[in-house]
Amino acid sequence: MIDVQNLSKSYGPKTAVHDLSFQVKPGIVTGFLGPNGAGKSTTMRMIMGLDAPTTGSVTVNGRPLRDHPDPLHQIGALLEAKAIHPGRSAYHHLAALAATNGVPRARVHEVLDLVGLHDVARKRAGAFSLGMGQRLGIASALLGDPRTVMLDEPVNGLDPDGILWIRTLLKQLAAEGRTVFVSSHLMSEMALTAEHLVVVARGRLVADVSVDEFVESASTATVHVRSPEAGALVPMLAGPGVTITSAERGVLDVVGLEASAIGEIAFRNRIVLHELATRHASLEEAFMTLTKDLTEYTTLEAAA
Ligand SMILES: Nc1ncnc2c1ncn2[C@@H]1O[C@H](COP(=O)(O)OP(=O)(O)OP(=O)(O)O)[C@@H](O)[C@H]1O
Repeated sequence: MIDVQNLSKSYGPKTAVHDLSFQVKPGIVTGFLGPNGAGKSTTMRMIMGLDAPTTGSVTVNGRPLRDHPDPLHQIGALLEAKAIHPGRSAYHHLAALAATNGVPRARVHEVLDLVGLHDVARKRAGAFSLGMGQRLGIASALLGDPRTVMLDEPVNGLDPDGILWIRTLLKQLAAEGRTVFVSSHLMSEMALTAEHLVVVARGRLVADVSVDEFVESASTATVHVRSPEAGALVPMLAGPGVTITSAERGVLDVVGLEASAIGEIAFRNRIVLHELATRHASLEEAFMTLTKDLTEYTTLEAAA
């Protein structure tokens, strides 16, 4: 469990995180979503105690991380591609980490198996591909058998196989009862991986919802209508809650009325339709609308 309370972080005049509060619960994957520069990495660094909050507080499994006697067992994190000595093998890197943190040597073999690096464990890490480096970073994060796992943009730069692997691993870790918190700037990726979403933009909380709720509430349907008599149709469709736009002659995009209702109105008024199609906004579009609104709000507030 991660509990973030009224967290803010300023770097001089720049506010990277503003009064952020949310909880990350065990047993599910929670996605931490926001455009570049939204404050995700800053928040994750504060959760790890690597950066001090300007105001607010964070606990991991009930206490600030520094108050736990066994931090590596409480949380394992992959924050950015870590600099690993290129001449050192994956095995030696993990063995050194285990030795300095009181983790038994046997656990090194377990995590190497878990991330699929066992066969290349004795090779120099300098020769690793991006995907292998990411797997080694995740092995390091899992070394202490942590109750909470936190990964910052783990799929960045990975091929489809690597992405699928991370997705499956995160779900498995959550199914084991762990708290799993993973950041991304891609809504589509989070929709496939996470069950819950914490969405931030400009350092502020925009949404704290289940993926299902987000998909349902955010994806408004637009009905695309093509008719040689589109102009005559407009006043018949207009009404409270209905928005009609026209990108080209003979074409209407209608929000607020179902396709069936539009079809019936056209039929009753003997208007010919050449096309009548419902289109749902993609998740990515819904996410951009949500975060764009906040950007505008923030600008207005700053101007006031
Ligand atoms: N050490 C720092 N000094 C000054 N500004 C910083 C520092 N760290 C972060 N920032 C600023 O704070 C804001 C949030 O950055 P952060 O890296 O947390 O965002 P992010 O959501 O993780 O984005 P990205 O995916 O691009 O890393 C950005 O405007 C960034 O420039």
